[in-house]
Amino acid sequence: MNRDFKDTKNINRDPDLLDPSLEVVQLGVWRVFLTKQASWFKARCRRWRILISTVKRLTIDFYTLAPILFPSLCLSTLFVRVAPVILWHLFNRCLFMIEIGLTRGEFDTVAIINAVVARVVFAAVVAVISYWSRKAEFIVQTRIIQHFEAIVFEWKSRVDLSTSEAHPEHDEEDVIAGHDVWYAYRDLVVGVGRTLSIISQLFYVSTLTHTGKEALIYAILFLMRPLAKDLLEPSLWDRVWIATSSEPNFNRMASLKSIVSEPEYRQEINSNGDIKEYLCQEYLKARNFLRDVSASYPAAQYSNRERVDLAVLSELLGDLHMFYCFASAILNPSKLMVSKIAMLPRAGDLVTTELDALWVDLRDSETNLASVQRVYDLVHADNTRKDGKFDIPSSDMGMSLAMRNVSFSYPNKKPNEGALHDISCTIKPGQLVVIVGENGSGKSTLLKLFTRLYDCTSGEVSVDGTDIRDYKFGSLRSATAMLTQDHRLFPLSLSENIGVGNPEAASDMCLIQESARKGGADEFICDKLAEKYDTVLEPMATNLTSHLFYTVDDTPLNRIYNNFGKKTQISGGERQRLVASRAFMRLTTGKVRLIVADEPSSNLDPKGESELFNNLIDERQGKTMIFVTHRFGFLTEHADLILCMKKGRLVEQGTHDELMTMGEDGEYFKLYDLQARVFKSDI
Ligand SMILES: Nc1ncnc2c1ncn2[C@@H]1O[C@H](COP(=O)(O)OP(=O)(O)OP(=O)(O)O)[C@@H](O)[C@H]1O
Repeated sequence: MNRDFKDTKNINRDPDLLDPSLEVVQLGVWRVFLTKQASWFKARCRRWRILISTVKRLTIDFYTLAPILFPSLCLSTLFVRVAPVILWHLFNRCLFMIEIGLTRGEFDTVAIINAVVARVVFAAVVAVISYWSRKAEFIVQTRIIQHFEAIVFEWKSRVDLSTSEAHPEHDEEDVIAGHDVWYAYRDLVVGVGRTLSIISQLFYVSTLTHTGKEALIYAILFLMRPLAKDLLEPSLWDRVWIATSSEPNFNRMASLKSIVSEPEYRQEINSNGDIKEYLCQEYLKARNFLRDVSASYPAAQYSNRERVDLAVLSELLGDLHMFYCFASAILNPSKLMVSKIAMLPRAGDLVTTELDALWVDLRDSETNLASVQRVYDLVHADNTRKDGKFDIPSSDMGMSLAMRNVSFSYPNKKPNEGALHDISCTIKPGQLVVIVGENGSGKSTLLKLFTRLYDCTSGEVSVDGTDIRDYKFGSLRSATAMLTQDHRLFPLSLSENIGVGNPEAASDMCLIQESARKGGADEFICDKLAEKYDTVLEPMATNLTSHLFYTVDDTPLNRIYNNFGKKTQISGGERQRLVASRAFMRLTTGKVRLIVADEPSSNLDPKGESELFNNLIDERQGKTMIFVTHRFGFLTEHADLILCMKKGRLVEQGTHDELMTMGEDGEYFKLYDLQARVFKSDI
């Protein structure tokens, strides 16, 4: 197949996305969707009104964390910002005295020495306060970052599965980090410091001018360029937007890049002889079609759209104060003082530079504060599913479960793309239930509703005769043990990975080893792994950081690097045994009344599978068990109830013998018969 990705003209024509409330701009590969903004000024005021409450809240939090250090740090930061103007003023005082001395032919030596000493002493004070400020900043910064990281940690640990699927942005790695909170505040304090510095510069300018009116003219002229810059230059920085690339060549390049960059594809590339050449060719082909279409950050490309005449105008506005200064010197030569003529334009440059920087600070702190605001909103946000009020009744019998006319569609799908349709069934306490059906028929989804990982869209799921939504999540979780093929291992030691099944006994090695034996993991942990139960399979790479490390070969650094964060590879079946061990650990709580297992043996060898099932069946006393399986055999033949699913519907239910009597018309019969023909000896 020769599929070429042609040029970029006919892209981005999806009419669904063209809402009248949006402005759409194409910037290089990016199609940018902007919310329309009625007025720049109004929008900014509205945003700041909201952000002020965030600032208040942050101030209180920071003050609580460092009641003495934080206010002192704010004051010292402000002082350090204003200090250059005072230093400059003290320097200019010396300069004036020297100029006056030159004019009069006589120097006031004492006054000059006093002025020089004042400047030196003040410079020393500034240095000491800056030094202290830097030290204090580290302490305050560390406390703030740790505090907010803990808040975000707690919040992320609370987000449940259905909420995270309905709001995938919650799972973003960079939703907010403690650093953002710190930078939001630091930018703000620096912004206030800059404002004070500008005010003090303007005040100082007034001392260089002859009248208040003249000082005002200078102040206005100084402000011209920064204001013009913000109003005339196109900017995306203070707009709300998202950008997507539907540029096929750019997207293809990104996919190809990920194939060669990510370790998970490495084996595939290496084991397929000519794929490397194919990938390179395809990459070059896509790049040639893309030509000079830029992939730079949209906001940077947008600023590039500025008009040349406005750019020149904005630059010339910056020189207005200089022209005014020279003109007034020529018009009033009697008031001429060379040092003042030299200082006024310099003061103007300082003010405009500070104003430019202030604009950037404000914009940055607006963005950062908006993220902080989001954290404050999110940490108090409830999960999409409400918690119930009751505890699961403790009993020495398994749970009874029922579904009445249950339909369900996943939160990230449209309502008409339902995963389950009108399911009704009853499971009696202590029954062994097996769910069968072809891929995608809704078996796992059924388990997720029985364990309330999701709430049904309509109908009712009940546990022991009560609506499942009336029970507390904590109580429901304690009474359930879930075992699936895609359970993840945590980046913690193996003993902890098993121990978390029963958090109250997470360090009880006897229970952990016993559970590992039942799950079939003890043998390989003790025989194959050097650190046995202390092994961490995939230590977090973030605990290692380096600088310019790639520039050195074969040094002692390499040995440290290579020994750090080494992954321990184990097989898929061994992983499944660890997950099963965690489920057995869970059973040691004595509270479990329901075990659900979703293909827990898909990676196990026949011996491992039969041991796992036997050990689970041994635990059957006082528990209801529901298994999802594709393998017909021991489980289906001994099940009290088989639920047979097809395309999201429960098409048959009964025991193996009952369902087999339906003959060739029955769905269960067909599945059983097909497998019997493929694996004759297994069934
Ligand atoms: N998290 C999810 N978000 C959206 N749709 C999902 C999700 N999980 C499953 N589905 C969809 O719901 C339907 C039922 O999936 P389910 O996993 O329950 O099937 P299954 O019978 O367990 O399949 P298999 O035998 O392949 O494991 C499928 O169409 C699937 O694509």
